[in-house]
Amino acid sequence: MSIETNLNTLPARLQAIGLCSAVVAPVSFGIAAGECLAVSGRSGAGKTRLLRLIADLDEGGGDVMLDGVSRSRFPAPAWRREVIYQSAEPAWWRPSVAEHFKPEEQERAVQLAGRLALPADRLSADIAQLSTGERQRAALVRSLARQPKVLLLDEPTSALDADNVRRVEALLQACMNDGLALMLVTHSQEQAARLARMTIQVERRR
Ligand SMILES: Nc1ncnc2c1ncn2[C@@H]1O[C@H](COP(=O)(O)OP(=O)(O)OP(=O)(O)O)[C@@H](O)[C@H]1O
Repeated sequence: MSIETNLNTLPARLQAIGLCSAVVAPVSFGIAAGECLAVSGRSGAGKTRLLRLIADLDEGGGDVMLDGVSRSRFPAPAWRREVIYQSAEPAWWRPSVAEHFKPEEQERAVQLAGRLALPADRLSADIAQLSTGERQRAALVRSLARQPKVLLLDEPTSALDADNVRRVEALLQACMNDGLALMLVTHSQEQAARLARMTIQVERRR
């Protein structure tokens, strides 16, 4: 994995310093509020493992900080509330999408769904009855409804047609304009160029 640092003058919302694991070679970078860092690399290189490491879902070394505060100073649930990881194949643990929202998230979720052309009835339908692309958009609604400071997205548009890719990218850009820091694993160089100012190239640890 190449090591890159953010040359911006903006303070980093998310900062990784020598973050590493058995699979992920040491990496350092910073992402400011409102910025997107794209993550590219071959299949199996360790992109998902890097996001999981940041989200505190895998064990490793080094440090990662949110607004200058080390992750070690956060209780794990507090860190995962601010730094949300969305898997390429998101898990669901209740029958419908709507049941995953807290009462205070419901209204925002319906608004977010509308921006992704996901009708309200899709949110209350049985998840097994949603298409793969509907589930993928619903997962993004679930992540954004929680209003994280940092969103770690693993191939969020892999199942979407061009119109829905455009909707997702427009929504992510709007959230970044509101201060979201985004880390985006994508195999699409075009998507990386549209959303991100920086890219890190992940290579498998030897
Ligand atoms: N739980 C695990 N423990 C140890 N190694 C794992 C684990 N899960 C995956 N790996 C290995 O770590 C390497 C990196 O996997 P990872 O899923 O991060 O790749 P990736 O870059 O996201 O690939 P893709 O683009 O195919 O999704 C792979 O060789 C994989 O087999």
